[in-house]
Amino acid sequence: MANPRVHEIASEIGVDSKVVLAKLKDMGEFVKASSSAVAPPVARKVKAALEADGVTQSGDAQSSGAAEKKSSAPKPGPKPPAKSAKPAAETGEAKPSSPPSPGSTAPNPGGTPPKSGSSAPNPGGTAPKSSGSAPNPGSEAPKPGGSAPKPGAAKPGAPKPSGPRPGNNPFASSQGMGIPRPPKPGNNPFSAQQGSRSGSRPNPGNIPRPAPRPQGAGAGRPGGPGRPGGGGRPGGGGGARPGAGAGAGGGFGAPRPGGGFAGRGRGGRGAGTAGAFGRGGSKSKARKSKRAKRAEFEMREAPSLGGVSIPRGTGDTPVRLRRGASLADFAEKIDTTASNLVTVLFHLGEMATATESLDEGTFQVLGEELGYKIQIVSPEDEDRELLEGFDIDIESELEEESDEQLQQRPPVVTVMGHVDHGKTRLLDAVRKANVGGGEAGGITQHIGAYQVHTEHEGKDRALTFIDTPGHEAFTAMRARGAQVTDIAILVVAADDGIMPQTIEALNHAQSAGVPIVVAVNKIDKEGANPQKVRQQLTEYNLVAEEYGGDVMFVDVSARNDVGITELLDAVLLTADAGLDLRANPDKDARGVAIEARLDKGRGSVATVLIQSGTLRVGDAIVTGTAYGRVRAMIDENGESVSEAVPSRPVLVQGLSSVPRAGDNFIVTPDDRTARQIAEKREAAERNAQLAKARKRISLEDFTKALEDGKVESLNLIIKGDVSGAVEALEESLMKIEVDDSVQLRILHRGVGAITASDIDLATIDNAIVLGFNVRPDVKARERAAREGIDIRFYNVIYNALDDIESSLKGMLKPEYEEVQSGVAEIREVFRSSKFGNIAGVIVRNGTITRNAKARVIREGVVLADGLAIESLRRFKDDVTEVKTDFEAGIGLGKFNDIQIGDEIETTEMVEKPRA
Ligand SMILES: Nc1nc2c(ncn2[C@@H]2O[C@H](COP(=O)(O)OP(=O)(O)OP(=O)(O)O)[C@@H](O)[C@H]2O)c(=O)[nH]1
Repeated sequence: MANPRVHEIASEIGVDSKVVLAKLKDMGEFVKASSSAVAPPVARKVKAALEADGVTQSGDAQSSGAAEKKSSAPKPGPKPPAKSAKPAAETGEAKPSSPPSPGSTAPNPGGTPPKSGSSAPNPGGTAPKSSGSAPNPGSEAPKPGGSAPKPGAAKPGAPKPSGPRPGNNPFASSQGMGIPRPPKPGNNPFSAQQGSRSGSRPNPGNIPRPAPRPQGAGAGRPGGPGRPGGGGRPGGGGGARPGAGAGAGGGFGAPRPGGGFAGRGRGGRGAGTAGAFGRGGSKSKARKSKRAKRAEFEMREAPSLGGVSIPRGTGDTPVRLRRGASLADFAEKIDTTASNLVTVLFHLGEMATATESLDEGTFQVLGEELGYKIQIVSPEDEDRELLEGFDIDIESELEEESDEQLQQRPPVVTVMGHVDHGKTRLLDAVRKANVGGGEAGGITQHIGAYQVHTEHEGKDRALTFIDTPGHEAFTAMRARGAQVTDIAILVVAADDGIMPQTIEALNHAQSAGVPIVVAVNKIDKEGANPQKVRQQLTEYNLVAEEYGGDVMFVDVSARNDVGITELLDAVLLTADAGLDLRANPDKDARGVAIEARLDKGRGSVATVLIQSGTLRVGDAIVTGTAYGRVRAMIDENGESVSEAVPSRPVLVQGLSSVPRAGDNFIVTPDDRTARQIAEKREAAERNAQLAKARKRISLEDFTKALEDGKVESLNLIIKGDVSGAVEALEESLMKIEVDDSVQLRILHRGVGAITASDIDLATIDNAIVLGFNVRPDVKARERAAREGIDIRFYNVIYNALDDIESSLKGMLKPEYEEVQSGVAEIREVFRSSKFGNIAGVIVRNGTITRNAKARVIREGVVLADGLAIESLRRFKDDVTEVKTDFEAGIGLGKFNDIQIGDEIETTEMVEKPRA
């Protein structure tokens, strides 16, 4: 099923989209808009939740939704709502040369942002001051709650705004970065609504619009210079002001539809006025306006950080992100833009692009700053959710199975124990003891697991043995979320007793909650002391039955096939006593891949262990990121089988690639689903890897890691082909002269290929691996790629020294010099009482970077130095840099003495290369 959209869900259950959106938000699922799609499980959840809430076709929801909608559509004719009875505030921006028809008002498709009170007067808008070159400039100040509006000079007698004015905010992302041209309404450098080509701008004063109730001075000044200022801008979040509207041809902004008024006084809406700094194009206006309104609403809601405003959480507002998510993903959940988050993160000292995968730590920092509790979805949950997206919910499937559906299945057994205690030999002995199997040739194929039969208490019983002995395989599978083992046989050689890996194995089994049967092996050997083994193991909570415990110990000789049947009996007794080994065979198969390889003739072959359901030839399956159709199945006897029931291991042919041991496998309704699941998993894995890879350290970024305090020393692991080379390299490395602030640590050195355990060590200790004439083995290479470990290969010692030395030198306190990074010419000055003057510039040279140090130069003389670029915007967006020939708006903080023609030069401190 395709992902349903919010509005589809809404109409399905007969409520307004907003209700669904709000519920989703409550559930921690931040969905942007009613057109956003949500995953089917989320859709189900929200439907269920709403139904549980008893929300049905609620009049409230409906009507408010309708109102919302209406407000976003252009309305004909003035129709001031109740609120409009408020005292006249400011005049709106009037757009000239528009026909006096109400219909000409720019529609305000964005509608009023929720909560903001559509008819609220322009918050905080400062009335524009006319600048010399801009006789009719718009007001600049922008933010709600900003400074009190001042009546514009061009509007004598206009009533003081009774409240803040919407829009007109140089910083509001709702507003395009535009350099206003002189006689222009809404002189807002950042207004998206304003084109900068003044020539084509309509004269605000000319806009005749129907004012619903022209009251207040200045209203109805036909042909007058209309109030500059963004009062009437669509981006303004509802600037309809009663009384502000001009009478016929009034120069004041008429109420705008979006502002809660029906009248649309806004005439020429700047069609074709898309200017260098503004976006006046008519076509996209509707959309822009909507976005603008939303952004402005957010702005009111949220304090600004780094010049951008982002909806804040309460501190524990949950946001669930998958591993390897990007800022864009986060932004979507909290209803902001990725570029805003990029800016905030930048202010927190981290650089990242919108789509780059970030690690959990980075999200935690960002989340904390913004008041969100970031929950990174675990791989298991992620996969569960992924499958739920395809209507596959293994857990509830299992829960719903009734006793009648469940049938007994054989226990799955893993053999563990210390090296050389006889695990392999014991598995062979069990295979040979397969008396009940009845197959002619007996077990002939190694497929990773096999099933044997034995007579137990007069009945033929089967047992499945995993043919890869040892707890490592067991744990590796567990690490992948697969628990296949029901019972562990702990092999202890009677002549050797408890050894380190015996303890390890029993710990692993116990931590997985798997019952243990102890096989005391090699009892045929001289010096064998089975009782001692029993005694020793009591210390590890494995108390033999004869000692009053509940663990079965069986003395065996794998070599002489002694005690094997007894061992199988003990396993079955233990299983029957404590485990409910039942499964439903009558459904699509679910299981785990326990071994897989690429076979020259047969392609990918994987042994899967069926855990429930029945697998049949022809089934569409997916296991991990491999998918396909079961072309053929072979059992451990080399026989073709057409179906496999629970606890049955079979070798499956037909997968697209080789899965990993421990990957879950499922039968899907069709091939397409299998492929889609595999592809989604692959993408999820890639993301997770990217996130990890970013975390690790490389020689290049070592300096930064050190500065950030992420590492304190350069940790190295050296592997070489001969011990002489390794020693020589280590010695020379230790001789590199570095100052006290930097440490070089050789964590490990050795001869031979770079192994997976070298990579593990590097992973744990953030080390870099140096290979001198050696390469990593396949496993190590794979792991290094996965963990993002930097491996360097050398065949000349000098080169290795050189690299390390340069990296270490980077760690030494760098020397900096000042270089000019960009020059911009001021083409306009926009005044804002709240933010000071904003320079509308064109970058003439280099790049202007946010946070760079700046100086202002007038006629070749440095007027001020050491200023900070406190805001840098292009159109409505905050940006981190603006390149040559692009226009931008620059805020220099408190420094306001700027004029047209001045230059802003930025400088950067650049590290001087060491001699
Ligand atoms: N005398 C005697 N020797 C045995 C017995 N079981 C295993 N051995 C021998 O012990 C040695 C190790 O046996 P394996 O089965 O390879 O032991 P393992 O635990 O699988 O060893 P690794 O695979 O290295 O962990 C072999 O030489 C076996 O022949 C037994 O019951 N009696």
